[in-house]
Amino acid sequence: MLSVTIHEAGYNKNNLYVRDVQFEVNQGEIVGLTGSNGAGKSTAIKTILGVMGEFKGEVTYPDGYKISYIPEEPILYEHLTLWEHLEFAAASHHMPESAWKENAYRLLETFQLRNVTNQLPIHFSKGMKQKTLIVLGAMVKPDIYIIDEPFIGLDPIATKNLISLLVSERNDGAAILMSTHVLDSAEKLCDRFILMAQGTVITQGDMKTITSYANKPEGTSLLDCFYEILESSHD
Ligand SMILES: Nc1ncnc2c1ncn2[C@@H]1O[C@H](COP(=O)(O)OP(=O)(O)OP(=O)(O)O)[C@@H](O)[C@H]1O
Repeated sequence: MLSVTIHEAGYNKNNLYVRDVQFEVNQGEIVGLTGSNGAGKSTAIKTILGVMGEFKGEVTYPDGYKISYIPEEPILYEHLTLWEHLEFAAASHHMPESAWKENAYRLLETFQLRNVTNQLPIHFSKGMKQKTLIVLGAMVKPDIYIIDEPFIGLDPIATKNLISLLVSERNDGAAILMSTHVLDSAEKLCDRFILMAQGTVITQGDMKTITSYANKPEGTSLLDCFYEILESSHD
């Protein structure tokens, strides 16, 4: 469904940091993009979104598919209320109110934002802003989710609700690519993992593949596997 080939990409010609990245995210699948600070995850995500200055490669997905991007740093309009943000997101996907309103109400309820729809999200707390972005992304029922660090700033209840939302969206057939450092949540949630370091993919696959790549016994946590892989890649 989403097919990504990055031969090279970066912020400018002199810093083509991300290279030789190839992966797919299929329908009904959650793929976790992981790696240390500066590994190139956000650069890879921005490349997929088509906003990187320099890019050689190919990103494809079926025509007409809806994509939602949920960024790490909430991007919100200063003068729009929460409800106006929802209307704007729907309008940008040419969706009539009947196609999104019910879903939006359900999401606002889940993420405890129902009582603040007339307020300006720019003045919300960090977590409330993050939840606003999640509601905006999910209300249009996208075919593909691209999510950068969704768990940072969320309280435990919101984290649990986000996990349930993503599982339900996956079960409904969405393809979900999610970058995260929160490996315990990633391990529970993701069907496959892509481990990046220094701008490229070190290994990718399901838990079994990652465990065997790390030379660890079955049942080893994702964190311990990645620690082992990254440590030995320095040798
Ligand atoms: N706005 C920018 N302009 C120029 N270079 C950047 C910019 N943002 C990141 N970089 C560089 O791109 C490289 C990869 O960074 P990137 O943000 O993709 O890593 P990341 O894996 O998302 O890290 P983190 O986990 O810390 O968010 C780093 O060397 C970084 O210095």
